[in-house]
Amino acid sequence: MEGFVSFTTPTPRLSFPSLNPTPTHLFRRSLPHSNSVLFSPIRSQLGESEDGSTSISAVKEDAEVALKVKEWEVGMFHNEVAATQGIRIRRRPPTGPPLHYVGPFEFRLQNEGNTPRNILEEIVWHKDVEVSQLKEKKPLGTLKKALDNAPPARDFIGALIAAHERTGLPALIAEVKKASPSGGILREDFDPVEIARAYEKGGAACLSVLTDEKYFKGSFENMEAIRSAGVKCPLLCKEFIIEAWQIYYARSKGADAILLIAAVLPDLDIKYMTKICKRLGLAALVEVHDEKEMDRVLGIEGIELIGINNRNLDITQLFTCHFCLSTETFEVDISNTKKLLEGERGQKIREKDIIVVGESALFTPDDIAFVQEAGAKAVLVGESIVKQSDPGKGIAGLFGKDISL
Ligand SMILES: O=C(O)c1ccccc1NCC(=O)[C@H](O)[C@H](O)COP(=O)(O)O
Repeated sequence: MEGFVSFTTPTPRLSFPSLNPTPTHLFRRSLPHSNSVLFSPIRSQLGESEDGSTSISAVKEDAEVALKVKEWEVGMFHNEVAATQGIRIRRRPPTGPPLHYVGPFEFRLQNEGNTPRNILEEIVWHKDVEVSQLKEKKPLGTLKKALDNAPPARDFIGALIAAHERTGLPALIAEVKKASPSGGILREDFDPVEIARAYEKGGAACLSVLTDEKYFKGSFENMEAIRSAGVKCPLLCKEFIIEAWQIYYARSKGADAILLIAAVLPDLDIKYMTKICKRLGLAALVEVHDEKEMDRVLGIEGIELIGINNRNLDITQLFTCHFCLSTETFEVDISNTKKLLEGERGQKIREKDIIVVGESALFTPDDIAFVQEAGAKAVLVGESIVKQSDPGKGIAGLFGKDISL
């Protein structure tokens, strides 16, 4: 479908970082087959008159355009660095954003380059736009000042160790999750504070709060509400972090830990972001899914917490995602946790005293025993407990006993 252009009725604008106004030279370069009908209206948006002369406001806009082009090019460079580390997730669509606006019209351009390869890539592309908009509203300087008023960071890792020592079982990070691309709506009567309280009462060591709105129906308001309701369990901000700015944002909203996904972030980002976390008193849960990601992460100094996700987000087949256009299988396999902890990797993890969290698709006491046997000292569980009428009792069902005692 290379070069296909359609346009639809106006929708709320999500301005891509490189767009609005669109850098025309880049647009030409990146969309060689696109319909030339687009160029003329965009040029007039940039302030260029028909005879090619430029107004003062156009000069100012040109500077903005130059800046945005720079940002875009950094994004493109990022894709290349990531690819050298075997990262398949691209930060931005390599041939330009899929949506363009001319006046009130939204143009949807479809070609191979701007179609996400899988759900994770789709989420990342959307997040990139979302974060650039949020950053404009709250630049880093403002955010850093807001940190003074944030509730203090609590010891996430300490809480996991204490729970593991107390019960002899993997410590539970219970996920406050209304929906997911794989499961759709998991719970209709979703009251985040009520669920968080039930988890705490049921023996959870920490909570994971989804803050992504589009794909998980979560929010930062949920996290703030849980924190200000007096829930004592430390909170993991379950977000798709692609920029350091988001770490400051999460902290300003009361997070005690954040998630860094190795499938998305190059090593340098993980190193840099881990350092920021340390400075802010946050724990960083670094998530891996395969051996390659595990080896990369084990090569980074200072990692204390590694999550092994049993859900493969890199497969593109058959199954329809609930909140996006991708067709996906959300393959889950808990033996992934075991596979990644065998042999030298497991040895290295023990030597480095890293805590491993088994993530996703854990439903029964046997599943918990399986990942514990493999070496996980903690588990991250959402769907199987959030779906229960009493999520606190769901925890006892999951572990086969009351772990609150
Ligand atoms: O859960 C999904 O469908 C999903 C899709 C795309 C990216 C991430 C996704 N899940 C994030 C998670 O890692 C889980 O929420 C977490 O591990 C809990 O999993 P579960 O117990 O299976 O709800």
